[in-house]
Amino acid sequence: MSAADDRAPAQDELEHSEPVTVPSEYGTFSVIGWRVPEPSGAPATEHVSLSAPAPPGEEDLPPLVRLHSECLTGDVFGSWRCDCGPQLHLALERITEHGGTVLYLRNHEGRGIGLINKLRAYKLQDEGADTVDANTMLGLPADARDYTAAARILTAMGLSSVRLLTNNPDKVSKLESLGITVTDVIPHEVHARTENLHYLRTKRDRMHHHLTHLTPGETS
Ligand SMILES: Nc1nc2c(ncn2[C@@H]2O[C@H](COP(=O)(O)OP(=O)(O)OP(=O)(O)O)[C@@H](O)[C@H]2O)c(=O)[nH]1
Ligand SMILES: [Zn+2]
Repeated sequence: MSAADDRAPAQDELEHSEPVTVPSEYGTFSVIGWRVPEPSGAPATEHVSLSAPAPPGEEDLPPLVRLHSECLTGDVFGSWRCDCGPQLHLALERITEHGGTVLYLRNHEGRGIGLINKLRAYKLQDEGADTVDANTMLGLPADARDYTAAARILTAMGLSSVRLLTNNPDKVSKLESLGITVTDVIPHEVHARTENLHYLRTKRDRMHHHLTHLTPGETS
Protein backbone atom coordinates (compact mmCIF):
# COMPACT_ATOMS: atom_id res chain seq x y z
CA MET A 1 0.00 0.00 0.00
CA SER A 2 1.40 3.40 -0.97
CA ALA A 3 1.61 6.44 1.26
CA ALA A 4 -1.25 7.96 -0.77
CA ASP A 5 -3.48 4.99 0.13
CA ASP A 6 -2.63 5.37 3.83
CA ARG A 7 -3.76 8.96 3.93
CA ALA A 8 -7.26 9.41 5.33
CA PRO A 9 -9.23 11.40 2.74
CA ALA A 10 -11.50 14.25 3.76
CA GLN A 11 -15.12 13.14 3.89
CA ASP A 12 -16.18 14.63 0.55
CA GLU A 13 -12.81 14.37 -1.15
CA LEU A 14 -12.55 13.03 -4.69
CA GLU A 15 -9.70 10.53 -5.00
CA HIS A 16 -8.20 9.17 -8.19
CA SER A 17 -5.43 6.96 -9.46
CA GLU A 18 -2.72 8.07 -11.85
CA PRO A 19 -3.58 7.48 -15.54
CA VAL A 20 -2.49 4.11 -16.88
CA THR A 21 -2.41 2.91 -20.47
CA VAL A 22 -4.81 0.10 -21.36
CA PRO A 23 -4.57 -1.35 -24.86
CA SER A 24 -7.81 -3.05 -25.91
CA GLU A 25 -9.66 -4.47 -28.88
CA TYR A 26 -11.10 -0.97 -29.43
CA GLY A 27 -7.81 0.91 -29.24
CA THR A 28 -5.62 2.31 -26.49
CA PHE A 29 -7.14 4.16 -23.55
CA SER A 30 -5.77 6.24 -20.72
CA VAL A 31 -7.63 4.85 -17.71
CA ILE A 32 -8.20 6.55 -14.35
CA GLY A 33 -10.03 5.11 -11.35
CA TRP A 34 -12.11 7.56 -9.32
CA ARG A 35 -13.43 7.21 -5.78
CA VAL A 36 -16.32 9.57 -5.09
CA PRO A 37 -18.04 9.81 -1.70
CA GLU A 38 -21.81 9.31 -1.86
CA PRO A 39 -23.76 12.40 -0.68
CA SER A 40 -25.79 10.10 1.59
CA GLY A 41 -22.67 9.22 3.57
CA ALA A 42 -22.80 5.66 2.21
CA PRO A 43 -19.43 4.13 1.28
CA ALA A 44 -17.69 5.84 -1.64
CA THR A 45 -18.19 4.33 -5.09
CA GLU A 46 -15.34 3.60 -7.47
CA HIS A 47 -15.89 4.75 -11.06
CA VAL A 48 -13.58 4.58 -14.07
CA SER A 49 -12.81 6.86 -17.00
CA LEU A 50 -11.37 5.67 -20.31
CA SER A 51 -9.98 8.45 -22.49
CA ALA A 52 -8.34 8.75 -25.89
CA PRO A 53 -6.88 11.78 -27.68
CA ALA A 54 -8.73 13.57 -30.48
CA PRO A 55 -7.22 13.08 -33.94
CA PRO A 56 -5.76 15.98 -35.95
CA GLY A 57 -8.51 18.36 -37.04
CA GLU A 58 -10.82 17.49 -34.13
CA GLU A 59 -8.72 18.76 -31.20
CA ASP A 60 -10.55 22.09 -31.01
CA LEU A 61 -14.02 20.58 -30.64
CA PRO A 62 -15.47 20.03 -27.16
CA PRO A 63 -14.59 16.44 -26.23
CA LEU A 64 -16.98 13.58 -26.87
CA VAL A 65 -18.23 12.14 -23.58
CA ARG A 66 -20.29 9.05 -22.87
CA LEU A 67 -21.72 8.69 -19.36
CA HIS A 68 -22.36 4.96 -19.22
CA SER A 69 -24.54 3.61 -16.42
CA GLU A 70 -23.30 0.24 -15.21
CA CYS A 71 -25.33 -2.73 -16.46
CA LEU A 72 -23.61 -5.92 -15.38
CA THR A 73 -26.02 -8.13 -17.31
CA GLY A 74 -25.72 -6.18 -20.57
CA ASP A 75 -22.13 -4.92 -20.39
CA VAL A 76 -20.46 -8.10 -19.12
CA PHE A 77 -22.82 -11.01 -19.78
CA GLY A 78 -24.13 -9.81 -23.16
CA SER A 79 -27.80 -9.74 -22.12
CA TRP A 80 -30.26 -8.92 -24.91
CA ARG A 81 -32.89 -7.55 -22.52
CA CYS A 82 -31.42 -4.06 -22.95
CA ASP A 83 -29.17 -2.10 -25.33
CA CYS A 84 -26.40 -1.32 -22.82
CA GLY A 85 -23.70 -3.72 -24.06
CA PRO A 86 -23.78 -2.56 -27.71
CA GLN A 87 -24.00 1.07 -26.55
CA LEU A 88 -20.86 0.62 -24.43
CA HIS A 89 -18.96 -0.98 -27.29
CA LEU A 90 -20.08 1.73 -29.72
CA ALA A 91 -18.94 4.39 -27.25
CA LEU A 92 -15.50 2.80 -26.87
CA GLU A 93 -15.17 2.68 -30.67
CA ARG A 94 -16.29 6.29 -31.09
CA ILE A 95 -13.93 7.53 -28.38
CA THR A 96 -10.90 5.82 -29.89
CA GLU A 97 -11.83 7.18 -33.32
CA HIS A 98 -12.72 10.77 -32.37
CA GLY A 99 -11.14 11.21 -28.93
CA GLY A 100 -12.91 11.87 -25.65
CA THR A 101 -13.95 9.95 -22.55
CA VAL A 102 -16.21 7.10 -21.53
CA LEU A 103 -17.09 7.56 -17.88
CA TYR A 104 -18.35 4.26 -16.47
CA LEU A 105 -20.64 4.98 -13.53
CA ARG A 106 -20.79 2.10 -11.10
CA ASN A 107 -23.50 3.43 -8.79
CA HIS A 108 -26.00 3.56 -11.67
CA GLU A 109 -26.75 -0.17 -12.02
CA GLY A 110 -30.43 -0.71 -12.78
CA ARG A 111 -30.98 3.05 -13.30
CA GLY A 112 -29.71 3.51 -9.76
CA ILE A 113 -31.76 0.84 -7.96
CA GLY A 114 -28.95 -1.74 -7.92
CA LEU A 115 -28.50 -5.18 -9.44
CA ILE A 116 -30.79 -7.23 -7.21
CA ASN A 117 -33.65 -4.77 -7.56
CA LYS A 118 -33.12 -4.70 -11.34
CA LEU A 119 -33.46 -8.49 -11.43
CA ARG A 120 -36.61 -8.22 -9.30
CA ALA A 121 -37.89 -5.67 -11.83
CA TYR A 122 -37.10 -8.10 -14.67
CA LYS A 123 -39.29 -10.70 -12.95
CA LEU A 124 -42.16 -8.21 -12.83
CA GLN A 125 -41.56 -7.39 -16.51
CA ASP A 126 -41.78 -11.10 -17.34
CA GLU A 127 -45.18 -11.02 -15.65
CA GLY A 128 -46.37 -8.10 -17.82
CA ALA A 129 -45.15 -4.82 -16.27
CA ASP A 130 -43.04 -2.47 -18.37
CA THR A 131 -39.63 -1.19 -17.25
CA VAL A 132 -41.09 1.96 -15.64
CA ASP A 133 -43.98 0.32 -13.78
CA ALA A 134 -41.78 -2.55 -12.57
CA ASN A 135 -39.58 -0.10 -10.63
CA THR A 136 -42.63 1.68 -9.22
CA MET A 137 -44.22 -1.61 -8.17
CA LEU A 138 -41.07 -2.27 -6.12
CA GLY A 139 -41.58 1.08 -4.39
CA LEU A 140 -38.58 2.56 -6.22
CA PRO A 141 -38.16 5.55 -8.56
CA ALA A 142 -38.38 4.81 -12.31
CA ASP A 143 -34.93 6.41 -12.57
CA ALA A 144 -32.92 6.89 -9.36
CA ARG A 145 -29.68 8.00 -10.99
CA ASP A 146 -27.77 10.97 -9.66
CA TYR A 147 -25.11 12.61 -11.83
CA THR A 148 -23.25 14.50 -9.10
CA ALA A 149 -20.30 12.10 -9.15
CA ALA A 150 -20.17 12.28 -12.95
CA ALA A 151 -20.12 16.09 -12.90
CA ARG A 152 -17.42 16.12 -10.22
CA ILE A 153 -15.23 13.75 -12.21
CA LEU A 154 -15.73 15.66 -15.48
CA THR A 155 -14.85 18.89 -13.71
CA ALA A 156 -11.73 17.32 -12.20
CA MET A 157 -10.73 16.18 -15.70
CA GLY A 158 -11.17 19.72 -17.02
CA LEU A 159 -14.20 18.68 -19.12
CA SER A 160 -16.60 21.50 -18.34
CA SER A 161 -17.98 21.63 -21.88
CA VAL A 162 -18.75 18.39 -23.71
CA ARG A 163 -20.45 16.77 -26.69
CA LEU A 164 -22.59 14.10 -25.05
CA LEU A 165 -23.32 10.71 -26.60
CA THR A 166 -26.85 9.89 -25.46
CA ASN A 167 -30.48 9.40 -26.48
CA ASN A 168 -31.73 10.45 -23.05
CA PRO A 169 -32.79 14.12 -22.68
CA ASP A 170 -33.02 13.77 -18.89
CA LYS A 171 -29.32 12.89 -18.72
CA VAL A 172 -28.52 16.10 -20.60
CA SER A 173 -30.60 18.35 -18.36
CA LYS A 174 -29.36 16.74 -15.14
CA LEU A 175 -25.74 17.15 -16.22
CA GLU A 176 -26.30 20.77 -17.25
CA SER A 177 -27.97 21.50 -13.90
CA LEU A 178 -24.71 20.37 -12.28
CA GLY A 179 -22.67 22.95 -14.19
CA ILE A 180 -21.47 20.97 -17.22
CA THR A 181 -22.19 22.60 -20.59
CA VAL A 182 -23.49 20.19 -23.21
CA THR A 183 -22.68 21.83 -26.54
CA ASP A 184 -24.06 18.98 -28.65
CA VAL A 185 -26.21 15.94 -27.99
CA ILE A 186 -25.03 13.18 -30.28
CA PRO A 187 -27.46 10.27 -30.83
CA HIS A 188 -26.14 6.96 -29.56
CA GLU A 189 -28.60 4.46 -30.97
CA VAL A 190 -27.74 0.82 -31.57
CA HIS A 191 -29.52 -2.08 -33.26
CA ALA A 192 -32.84 -3.01 -31.71
CA ARG A 193 -33.48 -6.71 -31.22
CA THR A 194 -36.68 -8.69 -30.88
CA GLU A 195 -35.73 -9.32 -27.24
CA ASN A 196 -35.39 -5.63 -26.29
CA LEU A 197 -37.96 -4.03 -28.57
CA HIS A 198 -40.65 -3.60 -25.91
CA TYR A 199 -38.06 -2.20 -23.48
CA LEU A 200 -36.78 0.31 -26.07
CA ARG A 201 -40.32 1.37 -27.05
CA THR A 202 -41.07 1.99 -23.37
CA LYS A 203 -37.93 4.14 -23.06
CA ARG A 204 -39.07 6.13 -26.10
CA ASP A 205 -42.74 6.48 -25.07
CA ARG A 206 -42.49 6.85 -21.29
CA MET A 207 -38.96 8.16 -20.66
CA HIS A 208 -38.77 10.38 -23.79
CA HIS A 209 -35.58 8.82 -25.16
CA HIS A 210 -34.84 9.82 -28.75
CA LEU A 211 -35.07 6.41 -30.35
CA THR A 212 -36.02 6.63 -33.98
CA HIS A 213 -35.47 3.20 -35.52
CA LEU A 214 -37.20 0.60 -33.43
CA THR A 215 -37.41 -2.26 -35.88
CA PRO A 216 -35.15 -5.22 -35.02
CA GLY A 217 -31.87 -4.90 -36.86
CA GLU A 218 -32.26 -1.22 -37.69
CA THR A 219 -30.28 1.65 -36.24
CA SER A 220 -30.21 5.37 -36.96
N1 LIG B 1 -34.44 -0.76 -13.25
C1 LIG B 1 -34.12 -1.16 -14.48
N2 LIG B 1 -32.93 -0.80 -14.97
C2 LIG B 1 -32.63 -1.20 -16.22
C3 LIG B 1 -33.49 -1.99 -16.99
N3 LIG B 1 -32.89 -2.24 -18.17
C4 LIG B 1 -31.69 -1.61 -18.13
N4 LIG B 1 -31.53 -0.98 -16.95
C5 LIG B 1 -30.45 -0.13 -16.49
O1 LIG B 1 -30.56 1.08 -17.19
C6 LIG B 1 -29.31 1.74 -17.20
C7 LIG B 1 -29.11 2.32 -18.57
O2 LIG B 1 -30.13 3.26 -18.78
P1 LIG B 1 -30.91 3.42 -20.12
O3 LIG B 1 -32.25 3.97 -19.77
O4 LIG B 1 -30.87 2.14 -20.90
O5 LIG B 1 -30.09 4.42 -20.97
P2 LIG B 1 -29.60 5.85 -20.53
O6 LIG B 1 -28.22 5.68 -19.96
O7 LIG B 1 -30.59 6.55 -19.69
O8 LIG B 1 -29.59 6.61 -21.91
P3 LIG B 1 -28.52 6.58 -23.07
O9 LIG B 1 -27.46 7.59 -22.70
O10 LIG B 1 -29.26 6.99 -24.29
O11 LIG B 1 -27.98 5.18 -23.15
C8 LIG B 1 -28.29 0.70 -16.77
O12 LIG B 1 -27.90 1.00 -15.44
C9 LIG B 1 -29.07 -0.60 -16.78
O13 LIG B 1 -28.64 -1.50 -15.78
C10 LIG B 1 -34.75 -2.36 -16.43
O14 LIG B 1 -35.58 -3.01 -17.05
N5 LIG B 1 -35.00 -1.93 -15.17
ZN1 LIG C 1 -28.61 -2.87 -19.65
